[in-house]
Amino acid sequence: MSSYLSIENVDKVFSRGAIATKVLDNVCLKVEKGQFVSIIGHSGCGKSTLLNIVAGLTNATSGGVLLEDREVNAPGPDRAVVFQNHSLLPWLSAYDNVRLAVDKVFGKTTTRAKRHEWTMHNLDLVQMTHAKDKRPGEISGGMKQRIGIARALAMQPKLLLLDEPFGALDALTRAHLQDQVMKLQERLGNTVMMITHDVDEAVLLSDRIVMMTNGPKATIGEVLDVPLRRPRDRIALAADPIYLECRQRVLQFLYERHRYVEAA
Ligand SMILES: Nc1ncnc2c1ncn2[C@@H]1O[C@H](COP(=O)(O)OP(=O)(O)OP(=O)(O)O)[C@@H](O)[C@H]1O
Repeated sequence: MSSYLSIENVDKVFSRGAIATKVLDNVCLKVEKGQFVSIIGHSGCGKSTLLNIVAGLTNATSGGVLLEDREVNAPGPDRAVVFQNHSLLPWLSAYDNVRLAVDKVFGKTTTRAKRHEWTMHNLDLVQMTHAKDKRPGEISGGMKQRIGIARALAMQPKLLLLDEPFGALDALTRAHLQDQVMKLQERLGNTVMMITHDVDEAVLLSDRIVMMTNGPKATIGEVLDVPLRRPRDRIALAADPIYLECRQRVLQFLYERHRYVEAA
C-alpha cells in the first residue's frame, strides 16, 4: 500500500560557480495520514531544504516527493507552510490575511458568506477573533504566529509544513502555542511535518521523530516512534518514563553519535 506522503531517494545539490555541494543524500521517508512528524538535526544539515522540497519551493536534484500518489513539483494550497518568522502581509488585518488565503482556495467553490464564516472559524480555532482587525505590526510575535497557523489551517491543506514555527518566541509563549497546536492536531487530525531544534518540543508534539545526520550529504539517521498517548500534558509528561526515554534517545543521537562540528 502506498503512503500518504512519500519522500523517495531525495538528493539535493547546491552549486555555486564550479563548486557543487551535496546537501541531502538519498533521503527516504514515508508519512501516514494524520501523523505528526518532526525533523530534528543540527543547524545547516538541510532540514529547511527538505521541507522546501516537500513544499515545492525547491526542486530535488534527484528523487522526488509524492503526496497521495501525485508528484510534488510546485507549491500548492494542498501544502501550507508556516515559517519561523511570520509571513503575514503587513498592510492587511489579521482577518484579511486569513481571508485572502480562504478566497484563494475556496473563492470559486463557496459563497462570500461561507468564506467569512470559515475565516472567523479559523481565527477562533487559534483564539484570535478578538484581534481580527489588528494589523501584524500591532500584535505580538506569538499572536502573529497564531494568525499564520490560522491561515494555514484555513486552506485545509493535505499537509501542514511547520518550519520552526515557535523558534522566534519566548519560552512561555512557545509553550502556550505548542499546547494549542497539540490540541488543534488532536481535534483536526492534520498531517504535519515540523522542523525543530528543540528536543522537548519534538517529543511532546510528535508521533515520530526523524533525526538527520550532519551535512554535507545529510540523510535520515534514525526514526523514533513516540508511543505517548494523547491528549498529552507537558507537566505530567515531565516525569513519564516513556517521555524521558524518547528524550534520551534523541539527545544521544544528536550529542553523542552525531555531534555538531562548527564549520572552519
Ligand atoms: N539556495 C541555496 N544555495 C546554496 N546553498 C544553500 C541554499 N539553501 C541552503 N543552502 C545550504 O544548504 C545547507 C542546508 O541548509 P538548510 O537551511 O536546509 O539547513 P537547516 O538544517 O534548515 O539549518 P538551520 O537549522 O540552521 O535552519 C547549508 O549549508 C546551507 O548553506
